[in-house]
Amino acid sequence: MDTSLAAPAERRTLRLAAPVAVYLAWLLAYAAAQLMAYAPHASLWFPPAAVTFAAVAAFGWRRATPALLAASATASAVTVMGHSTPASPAHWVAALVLFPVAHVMSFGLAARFALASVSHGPMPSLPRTVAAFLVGGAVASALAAWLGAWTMHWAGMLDRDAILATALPWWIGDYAGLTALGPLLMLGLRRLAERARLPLHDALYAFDALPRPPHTGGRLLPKLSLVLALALAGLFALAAVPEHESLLFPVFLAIVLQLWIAHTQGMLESLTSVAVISTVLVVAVASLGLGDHALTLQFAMVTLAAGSYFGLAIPVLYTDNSNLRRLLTHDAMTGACSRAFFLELAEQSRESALRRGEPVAVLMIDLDNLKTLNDGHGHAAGDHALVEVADACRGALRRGDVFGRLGGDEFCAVLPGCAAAQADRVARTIQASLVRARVSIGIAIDENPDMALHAVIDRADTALYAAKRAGRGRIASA
Ligand SMILES: Nc1nc2c(ncn2[C@@H]2O[C@H](COP(=O)(O)OP(=O)(O)OP(=O)(O)O)[C@@H](O)[C@H]2O)c(=O)[nH]1
Repeated sequence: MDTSLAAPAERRTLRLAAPVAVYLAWLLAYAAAQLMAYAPHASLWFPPAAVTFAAVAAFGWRRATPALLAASATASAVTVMGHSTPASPAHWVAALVLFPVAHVMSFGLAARFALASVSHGPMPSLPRTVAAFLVGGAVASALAAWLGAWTMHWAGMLDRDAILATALPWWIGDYAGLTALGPLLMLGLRRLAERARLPLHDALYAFDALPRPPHTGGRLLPKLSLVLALALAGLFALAAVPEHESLLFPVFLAIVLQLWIAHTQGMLESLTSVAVISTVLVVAVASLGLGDHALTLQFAMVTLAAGSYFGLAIPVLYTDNSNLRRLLTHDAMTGACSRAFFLELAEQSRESALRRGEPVAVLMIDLDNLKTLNDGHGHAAGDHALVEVADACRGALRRGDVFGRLGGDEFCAVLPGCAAAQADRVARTIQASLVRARVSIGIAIDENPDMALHAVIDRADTALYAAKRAGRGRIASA
């Protein structure tokens, strides 16, 4: 539903629902992490990191923090109560204050860092934001894991010698969860914030207008199914013959194929496929008991996410490049070739026609009384007239003819293989198809390879001025 259509009562409900949604999403993500644990304090991934990142990015610190702290404190309290030994006051301080603060602060900072990266340069850059997300996320995960492990030690839950051994898998699991799900969750929570009309950070809109890849090669589902089938084939094969880790190769192949999705689908589809593949991977690893290969699979998941996010930038660059090239070679308003590009194309096309012994017609087309039109009806009316002339010319020309705007209200067309009678017909067609504008046209026929193109254009120009002097709206030949 469009945000503007959300009724005030619905918006109020959504505003109240937003923190509840964050709280529940965090706890759900925590439960998912517990299910995927392959060793004490080590999960294949830790999706709450992604929820915290996404909530702070979408709702801001003030709105997101209470729900996130509450969810994190709830989860830690349940864990503390589940311990066989009675919990000490230090346990409770760690569970209710230190763990939640360390977690929310770390991933909240990562979110703010990623958003700040968007407006850092002269214009938003997807690769820069992806790099900020990946680097900021790695630092945030390390901070969360290191502070978490020290908190456990301070509360008497962990020996000092075990801090590093606990913090390292903690770090990697947090990072895997963040990279796999963070960006997609951020889009989802942003949608909720929009519908509730919460004030949103401008950076959240920066990449909305990214062009979709021009040749979208089919639908997401068949591609995603193929990628998942490959990944699962690798995992099942390894479960059947655990001593051959090289059987994981199809999983890596699936990651390479995911780049195909990133290059041919839009951003939402790519983020979705990263999330789906990662989720299927962790569920399969947990159910097949492949925890011994956790590190390899976490590496695969992080590579999958990082490759896909950077991969998204490539179709955008292609499109930007072709837009830039078009701006350089074409007049933006009329779509005719720009002067330099026109002369280059016209020269090539004329040379090959003359080499074949064919004549080349050059038409100079000039809008009549544009100055009067501008002065009387404004520049926009003049612009419309110029566009009408360009459209009429294009409509009368064939494939292989070259058409450009030489400047102001002056257009030129070079028609290879076109003799005088046919050039005259083309000129009449142009004039006849104009409704509001009127043009004068000068024609020169070029059959002499020793003459330079600009000399032929000068002849057509002289004919054009003869047509103007004769009263405008006419056609004259050199
Ligand atoms: N609206 C508009 N006017 C333009 C554009 N480029 C040039 N002009 C105006 O076009 C006018 C051209 O003036 P002239 O060369 O005297 O031509 P004209 O008024 O069409 O008179 P004739 O060609 O003699 O019929 C100038 O006033 C320019 O300012 C443009 O892109 N848009």
